[in-house]
Amino acid sequence: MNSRRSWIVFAVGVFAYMAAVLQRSTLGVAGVDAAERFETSAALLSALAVLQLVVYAGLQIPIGLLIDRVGPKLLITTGSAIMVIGQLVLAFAPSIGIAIAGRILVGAGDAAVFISLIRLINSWFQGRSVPLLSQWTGNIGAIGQILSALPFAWVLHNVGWTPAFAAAASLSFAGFVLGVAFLADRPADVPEQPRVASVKDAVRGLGTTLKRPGTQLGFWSHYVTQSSGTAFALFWGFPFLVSAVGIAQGTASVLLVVIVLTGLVAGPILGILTARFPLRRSNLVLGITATLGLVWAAVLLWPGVPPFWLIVLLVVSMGVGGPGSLIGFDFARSFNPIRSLGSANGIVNVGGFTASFVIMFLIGVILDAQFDAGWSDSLYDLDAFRLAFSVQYLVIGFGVVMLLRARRRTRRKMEEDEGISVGPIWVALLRKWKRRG
Ligand SMILES: N[C@@H](Cc1c[nH]cn1)C(=O)NCC(=O)O
Repeated sequence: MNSRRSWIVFAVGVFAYMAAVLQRSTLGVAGVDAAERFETSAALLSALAVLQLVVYAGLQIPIGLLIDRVGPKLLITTGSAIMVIGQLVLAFAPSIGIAIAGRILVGAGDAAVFISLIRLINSWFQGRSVPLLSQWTGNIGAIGQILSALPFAWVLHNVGWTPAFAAAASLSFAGFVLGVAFLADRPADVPEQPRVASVKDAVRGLGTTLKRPGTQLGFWSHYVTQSSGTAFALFWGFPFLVSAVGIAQGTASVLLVVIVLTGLVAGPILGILTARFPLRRSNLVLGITATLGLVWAAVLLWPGVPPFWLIVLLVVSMGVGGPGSLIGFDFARSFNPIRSLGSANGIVNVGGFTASFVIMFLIGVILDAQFDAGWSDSLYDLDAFRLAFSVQYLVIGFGVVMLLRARRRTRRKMEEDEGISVGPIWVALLRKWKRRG
């Protein structure tokens, strides 16, 4: 563990994940071209993006179960291969029907990569390096989004649709080949952990994993932190920035890149804080969510067009949300045995993506409804976006309530099982301050 071989496994896994994020985010960049190529409406395209996320989220639990049964290597390589096929289908699709089939394959393959990699890290590394490396994984992988926003977009607009999607697919093909050659489920000198005997057994164990308050805490942590940034980066950010706020297309692309770059800075800091203060992880999650809520409120309530500095603040806060969501996997790790960690991670990962596609879909519905009712002059009007983006308060607010309930039950269980009592953070801070004084 923590050997040279571990780092090779880590590097190959992160590469495969980065390629997966590239495939995932290509359609957002190619939205306008797709609308022209397949002669479809914005609503159908947003439904297509949502469908891909639904497939991704819907497969998280089955894939989590499979990880516990067959190990993560097989899933990372198979997932990469399926994404290659999906992107090639899209590259040559003659009609929207075939394009949809391609995107379903991309969503399905993508679903297998991240949680398998998190599981792999838990086998190849130990101790405090696990939350840190999980952060590096999420944030280096997110560079895939930059690859789609810059080189992919360049090839798309200068060379064409088919070469752009085929070139993107070639990266996942490289991930597949490297994965077959270099990945292994665990170090050779570590005995195999007892695996569930069959998929049936794994399904039976799923109920227990789901019922654990710690798993639920992970789910809601992921749900509240990552959804805003995902809905923005994958779909609504670009039309909002360009059509509603009036920012130039090039600058808007840079702002979407800022979300990823912020994650690269915030991720390691959150990784250190998570490892250093394991009993305060939920406070980190709540702090990130509250900040997001405040910054969104300022943007949505700003009289007139929000100033550029506020938009920068918004993308930076969303950039912290992505790594914040990885704290959810740390809860899964702390409160589940290693043999069911794959399914626990799958459950956690459903959280953020469910909230993301609900938000993405509702934003589209609210924009359409306002336009159809004649309330907005154009589909992407600033005032129309104000109402549409407000839906996040309902979706994420619900998640915060559920998170607080899961946290209460997790703390009660910790007290019963381990005698560890965790009080409110302000009490702990006050006590510390008094001790100093
Ligand atoms: N929230 C992401 C990870 C992340 C880190 N920085 C930005 N995003 C997540 O949970 N991803 C899962 C996946 O499959 O990508």
